[in-house]
Amino acid sequence: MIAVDDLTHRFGDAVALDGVSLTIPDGEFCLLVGPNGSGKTTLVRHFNALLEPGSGTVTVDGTDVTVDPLAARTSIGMVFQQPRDQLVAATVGADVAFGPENLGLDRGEIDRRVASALDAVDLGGREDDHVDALSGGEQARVAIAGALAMEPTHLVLDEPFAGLDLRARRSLLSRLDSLHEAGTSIVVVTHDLRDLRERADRVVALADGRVVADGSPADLGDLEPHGVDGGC
Ligand SMILES: Nc1ncnc2c1ncn2[C@@H]1O[C@H](COP(=O)(O)OP(=O)(O)OP(=O)(O)O)[C@@H](O)[C@H]1O
Repeated sequence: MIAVDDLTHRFGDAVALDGVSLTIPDGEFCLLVGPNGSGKTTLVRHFNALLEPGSGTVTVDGTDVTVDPLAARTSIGMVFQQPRDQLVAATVGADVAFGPENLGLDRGEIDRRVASALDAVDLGGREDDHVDALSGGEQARVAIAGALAMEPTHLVLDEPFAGLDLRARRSLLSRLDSLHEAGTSIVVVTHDLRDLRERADRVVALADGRVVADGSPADLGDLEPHGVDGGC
């Protein structure tokens, strides 16, 4: 479970998060929506202790993320909007294997995870490709595969479909379905609700650093006329 309690974050004088409280239970498929600058990315960066709270706390499975950031980063797989920044190795296979190798898994298990994660993003068999020779969309898919290969209990994807072609999009949606079915909690930060609305258990909307709506996707019909940018 990811639990955010009264979280506030400032960048200088600007308040990016203003008293956000939110609990994401295990196994939930949650969409995080809201206009540009509403605080979505700032919020999810706190899940992995990549930012220091001004006030408030974030706990993952009961542990404060600032006390044990490594535990949070192992439990929560995260893919950000600038995926190239997340790639650490020269080739696709080495990059996706990097996280599982750090978990100390044996070679057979690492190879299985890499192959499975690359299949999920429609890059099966591309282990030897150089990451710098890939398109931006392909690099985004490698970053997603890297998070999938960690087999985290929670997966957070920030605008994962930006730059993905239809085939890769379908492939990733299908993997999200199987992960959700297997009990992984999934948080998708998105402006693009296509194909996601019907999959989600819940939609949380932020505006000006606050939670302004929190409910089932069916409630979205009520949200959109009030200007919460769901991107439909
Ligand atoms: N590193 C930073 N330094 C200064 N201000 C920042 C920084 N990162 C974010 N902000 C500000 O914090 C606020 C929230 O930004 P954030 O990126 O979390 O919003 P967002 O909802 O993810 O936006 P988008 O949909 O455009 O990605 C914005 O006003 C933004 O300008």
